[in-house]
Amino acid sequence: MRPELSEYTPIYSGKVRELYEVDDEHLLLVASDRISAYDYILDTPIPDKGRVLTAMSVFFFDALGVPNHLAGPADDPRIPESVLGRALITRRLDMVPVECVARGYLTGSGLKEYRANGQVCGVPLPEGLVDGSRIDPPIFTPATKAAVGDHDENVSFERVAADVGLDLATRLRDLTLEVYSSGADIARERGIILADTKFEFGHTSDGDLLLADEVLTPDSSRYWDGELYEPGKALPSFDKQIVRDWLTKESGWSTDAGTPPPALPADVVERTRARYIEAYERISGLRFADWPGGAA
Ligand SMILES: N#Cc1c(N)ncnc1-c1cnn(CCN2CCOCC2)c1
Repeated sequence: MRPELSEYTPIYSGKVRELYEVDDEHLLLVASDRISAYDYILDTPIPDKGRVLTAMSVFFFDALGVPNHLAGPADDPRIPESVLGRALITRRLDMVPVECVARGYLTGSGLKEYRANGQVCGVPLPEGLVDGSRIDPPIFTPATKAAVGDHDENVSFERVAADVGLDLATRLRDLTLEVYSSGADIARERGIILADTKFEFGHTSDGDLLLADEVLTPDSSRYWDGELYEPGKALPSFDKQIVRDWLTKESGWSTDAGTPPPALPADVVERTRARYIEAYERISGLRFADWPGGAA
């Protein structure tokens, strides 16, 4: 008999995920079906989004073989039925307060910084780069964790070293670039570009540094369709572009409306759900139908 979610104490609620206390040593990391766009949490959920992104994290945790915070399988008996398939038991860690970002392509806030001063987080880049240019080898562009609702602030490696010490900053950088490169190679072989990603790490009570949070999901990474990629062209999001296009081109809403986006029509919801599943099945080579928590 599985416990009820109400038996666990909620300790953190983010835009699309929650964290609960299971016991002194373990947490329950829950991924919702909520989707965000243009800094809004949309009213309409995407069915199975939480399960797909949980399955993606588990695939990459297993494929990358990096010591991590997972403390049980996707069907662990401590996981309540109501969140089965979109929740994981993790070890409770002492989290390192750094958003560990790796960039293999120039876009977003990195592109904005580059256009202003030719570098990103203090890392100089060649002249002449454009939106979507490849950055090879990838670069470590950390950020400080922002309060819920705010944007993280890009910081230099030197600032991270000042905050957490040079040894740990160096380990964070090396691990971030190693894990990103390995994951991006896996995805690229399957036609999906992981343009950038954000990792979080934490320490065990023994002082071991573990990879935590979610890993290489479409919520923590930019997913691009490898078949459409070309530098200099605004690159659509593999998973969110259907929603973005409907909101800005068909719904009558606009990003400067000052009002929350409207509810999504059923076909946009279903096409978006299908994109998440497609990304998972292409990258993992597994069937989403085999993932726990599906409709009985
Ligand atoms: N993972 C993890 C983890 C852990 N294994 N041990 C202790 N604390 C955390 C933790 C606490 N906050 N965050 C930020 C990321 N949150 C994740 C949940 O959803 C909201 C965002 C991570």
